[in-house]
Amino acid sequence: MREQLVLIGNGMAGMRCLEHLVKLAPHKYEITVYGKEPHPNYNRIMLSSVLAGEAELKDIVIQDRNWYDSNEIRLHTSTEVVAVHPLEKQLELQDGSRKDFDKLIMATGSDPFILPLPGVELEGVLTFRDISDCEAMVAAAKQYKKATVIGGGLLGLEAARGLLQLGMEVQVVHLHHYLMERQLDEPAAKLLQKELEEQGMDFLLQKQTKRMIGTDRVEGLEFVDGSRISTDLVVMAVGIRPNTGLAISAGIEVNRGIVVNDWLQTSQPHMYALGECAEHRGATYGLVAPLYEQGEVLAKRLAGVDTKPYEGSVVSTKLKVSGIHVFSAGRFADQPDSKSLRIQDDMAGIYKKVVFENGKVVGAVLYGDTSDSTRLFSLIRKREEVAGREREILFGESVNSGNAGDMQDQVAMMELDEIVCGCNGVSKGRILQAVQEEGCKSVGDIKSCTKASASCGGCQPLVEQLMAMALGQDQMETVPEGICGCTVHTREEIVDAIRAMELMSTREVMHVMGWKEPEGCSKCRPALNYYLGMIWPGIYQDEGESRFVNERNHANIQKDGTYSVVPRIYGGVTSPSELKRIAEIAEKYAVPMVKITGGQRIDLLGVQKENLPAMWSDLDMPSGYAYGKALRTVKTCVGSTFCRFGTQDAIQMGIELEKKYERLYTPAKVKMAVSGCPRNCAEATIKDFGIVAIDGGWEIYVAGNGGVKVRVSELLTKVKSGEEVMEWCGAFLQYYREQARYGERTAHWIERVGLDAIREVLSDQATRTVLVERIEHTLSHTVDPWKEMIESKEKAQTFMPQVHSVAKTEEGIR
Ligand SMILES: Cc1cc2nc3c(=O)[nH]c(=O)nc-3n(C[C@H](O)[C@H](O)[C@H](O)COP(=O)(O)OP(=O)(O)OC[C@H]3O[C@@H](n4cnc5c(N)ncnc54)[C@H](O)[C@@H]3O)c2cc1C
Ligand SMILES: NC(=O)c1ccc[n+]([C@@H]2O[C@H](COP(=O)([O-])OP(=O)(O)OC[C@H]3O[C@@H](n4cnc5c(N)ncnc54)[C@H](O)[C@@H]3O)[C@@H](O)[C@H]2O)c1
Ligand code: SF4
Ligand code: FES
Repeated sequence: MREQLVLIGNGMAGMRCLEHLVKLAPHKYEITVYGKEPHPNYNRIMLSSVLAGEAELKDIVIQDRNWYDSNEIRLHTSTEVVAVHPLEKQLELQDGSRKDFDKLIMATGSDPFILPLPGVELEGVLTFRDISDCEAMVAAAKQYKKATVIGGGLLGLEAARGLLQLGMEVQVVHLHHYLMERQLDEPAAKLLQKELEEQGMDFLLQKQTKRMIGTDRVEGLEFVDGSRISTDLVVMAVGIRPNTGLAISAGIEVNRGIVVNDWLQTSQPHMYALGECAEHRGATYGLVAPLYEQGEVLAKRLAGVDTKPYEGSVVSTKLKVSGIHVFSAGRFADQPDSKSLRIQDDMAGIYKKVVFENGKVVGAVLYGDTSDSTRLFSLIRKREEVAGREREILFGESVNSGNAGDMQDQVAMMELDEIVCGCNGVSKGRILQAVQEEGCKSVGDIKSCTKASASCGGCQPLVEQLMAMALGQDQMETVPEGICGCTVHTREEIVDAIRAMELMSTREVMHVMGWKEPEGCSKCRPALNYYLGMIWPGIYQDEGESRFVNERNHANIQKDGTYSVVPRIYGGVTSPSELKRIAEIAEKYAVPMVKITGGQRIDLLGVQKENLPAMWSDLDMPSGYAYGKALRTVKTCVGSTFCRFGTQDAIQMGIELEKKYERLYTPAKVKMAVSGCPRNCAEATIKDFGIVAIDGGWEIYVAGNGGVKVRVSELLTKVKSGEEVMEWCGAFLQYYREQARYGERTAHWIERVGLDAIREVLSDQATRTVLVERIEHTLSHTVDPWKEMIESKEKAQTFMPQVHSVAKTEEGIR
C-alpha cells in the first residue's frame, strides 16, 4: 500500500513540488490535492496580464486537469480544508468529512491584507489575488470610470496599470512619500512615478485612508488629513498575510508564517509547509523564486533523493508594467557598514545603484536600463569578492561596447542550476536541455517547451543569448515579435500595411490589423502616431492624445509638476536683446531657476502649466523641442569665426542645420553638433549627427550618444562642401525616420542594421536625392507648436487648471 500524501493548496508552491516529485518518484505516493479555487493550478503572476487583457485563464494554466489525471493525482477543486488533526493524521473538509494522510504539505499561500476601515465591506472594494478578482475588476471597468488603488507597491502598480488599460481613470493612494519603498530607493521611485504619470496614472502620496464613503457601493475615500476623493472602485493592495489559520488551530508552531526547518518540516515532522504560508529562518517570501527553490528541496526529500537543505533565498523583483524597466535585489538601502555607488541620468531616465559591504555586492537598484540585472543578481547570490572592482561593477564591462558580447560572457559563466527565468523558475540547464535534446530553435519554441520568457518577458535577452551559445547565432530562428502586447504585428508589417491599405488613423490601424486591445496602449499608440505622420506628411492629422504628456504640452514636466521652457537658440548663438527679453520674462513669471543647458541654450525651469502659453507669446521665440522625439540641439564651437585653429565656419553650419531641421519629428530624439576643426570642442562624435571640419571639407559622423552608455559615433563619410553636408544630413535623417523603430535612437538603429548597410544605401546619389525630396516635403508641412498653441484660443485653453479633468478624459497618454 502506497503512502498517502496530501497537499492543501493547489497553488504555485505546492504544485511545483508535486511536479518534481512525480518525476523523481512517480509511484511512491498516492497523492490528493485540495484547492479552494475552482481551477487547476495557474500562474498567479500572470494575473497582471489577464487584467491587462493580454491573456486569459487558459493561457496561464500551468497544469491542466489531464496532467493531474495522467500523474494519478486526485484533484479536488472548490474544496476548502477547514481543519487539520495532526495526531489522528486526518484533515477535515467543509462538509465535515475527514480524510486520512500519512504526510501532509501545507501550501496555503497568503491572503491580501484588508485595512480594517469603516466601509471596506461596501460593494466595489476589491483585492487582487486570484482570477475572480480579475473578473470583478474587468466587469467594474465596463460600468464605471474611476478607480482607486490603495498601495503603491508591486501589486498596486500592476493593478493600476491593468485598470488603465481597461479604460479607467486611475489614482494610486500610497502611504509612503515614494512608491515601492520596499523595493526601491527614492531616486529610482521618483523616475518610476514620472514614467507612470506619463502612462496616465495619478498619485496621492503620503495619504492614509480613514474610511470608505458610500451606502451600498463605494463612492469615495476619506483620508486622515480630512481630504476626500470620489471613486467608483477601490482595489486594496497593501501587502499580504501568510495563510496560517489551519496550522494555528492544529497547534503547529507559527510566527508570522508556519515555522519550517531547512527540510521544510513543521513542528510536526510528518507535516510540511512551503510557499508564502511558510516561515524559514525568520523569513517569509512573497515571490515565486524562493518557493520554486523550496519546492525542489521538498520534492527531493519526499522522493528520498539526496539534496542540499534549503538555506533561504536572495530575492529580486521586476515590475511587470510595459515600458518600465525596474529591478531591485538584495539589501539596497544604505547601512552604516555599507557603501554604495550610483549613476543617475535624468535625461535618459536611468538610475543605477549598487551597494557593497565587506568587498561584496549585497544589493542593487536599476531603473531605466536593467540589462545588468542578471550579472548583479548573480554577484549578490554568489557573494563573490569584488573589492577594488566596484566601479567596473557599476558601469558594467559593456560600457562603450554594445552589450551582446558582455551578455554572452554572462551566460557562459552562469551555473547550470542558476535560474534564468525567475517568473517560471527555469534554469540555464533546463534551457540548454530544451535546445540540445528537444530541438528548440527559437524563443517561441523555448516558451512553449519550458515556459521561460512566457510571463514578464524580462529574461528574453538572456534566453536568446543562451540559445545563440548552444546553437550558434546562424542556427537560431528569429521569430519577429509584435511591437507591444496589443498586437502580434511587427513594426515592418504595420508600416507596410499603413502604406498598402492607406490607413489614416491609429484607430484604423488597430481595427484593420486586429489589435487585441481596441484602445491600444502607451507603447503602441505613440508609435502608430509617429508612423502615420512619417508616411502621410501634410495629410495625417496628428493625434495629440496619442502623444506623451511632454509632447502634448510642448514642455517638459518636472518632478514637482511644473514645466520647463527651452526656446530655440540656433547654434547656441544669442544676442543681448534676446537675453534681456528672456531675463525680463523670467522675472515676470517668477521663474525659480534659469539654467544654461548642455546643448547651449537656456532652460527656464519651474513654470506653472497655465503660464506656458503666455510665456511663449512673450518670448516670441520658436520651441526648442527639448521635450520631444525630434531634433533637439545643434551644438557648435566658435569655429573659424573666432578660433585660431578653426578651418570652417562651424557656427554658420550649425545654424543652417538647426534652421532646416527644427520641428522635424524623428523616431527618438536627435542631437547634432558641429566642430570647426578636429580638436572637436563641440563633442560632435557623441551626437546622432556630428560634423567635424577638416582641411578642405567635413567629416560626417553618425549614431553617437552620451548618457549612461556613451557611444562614440562612427564615420559615415567625408565631404567637401557645406551643400553636401546638408544633403547627407537630410538623406540620413529621412532614412532613419523611415527605417528605425519608434523610440530607437540612431545608435541602437545602427547597431541593429549595421553602418555598412546604411552607408551603402546613402552612397547612391539618386537615393539621396529622393530621400531629400521626401524630407523637404515633410518639412514644408511643419509649424511651430508654440505659435500654434498661442494662436488657437481653444488649444491655449487646455493649459488652464479648470479643464484639467477634461484633458484627462481624452484618455491621452501621460
Ligand atoms: C497579481 C499578482 C502578480 C504577481 N506577480 C509576481 C511576479 O511578477 N513575480 C513574483 O515572483 N511573484 C509574483 N506574485 C506573487 C506570487 O504569485 C506568489 O508568491 C505565489 O503565487 C505564491 O504561491 P503559493 O503557492 O505560496 O500561494 P498561492 O499561489 O496563493 O496558492 C495557495 C492556494 O491555496 C489555496 N488555499 C488556501 N487555503 C486553503 C484551504 N484551507 N483549503 C484549500 N485550499 C486553500 C488558495 O486558494 C490558493 O489557490 C504575484 C502575485 C499576484 C497576486
Ligand atoms: N512583479 C512582482 O514581482 C509582483 C507583482 C505583484 C505582486 N507581487 C507580490 O505580491 C505580494 C503583494 O504585493 P503588495 O504590493 O500588496 O505588497 P507590498 O507589501 O510589497 O506593498 C504594499 C504597499 O502598500 C503600501 N501601504 C501599506 N498600507 C497602506 C495604506 N494604508 N495606504 C496606502 N498604502 C499602503 C506600503 O507602503 C507598501 O508599499 C508581495 O509579496 C509582492 O512581492 C509581486
Ligand atoms: S573645435 Fe577647433 S575650431 Fe572649434 S573651438 Fe575647438 S579648436 Fe576651435
Ligand atoms: S523572468 Fe519573467 S518571463 Fe522570465
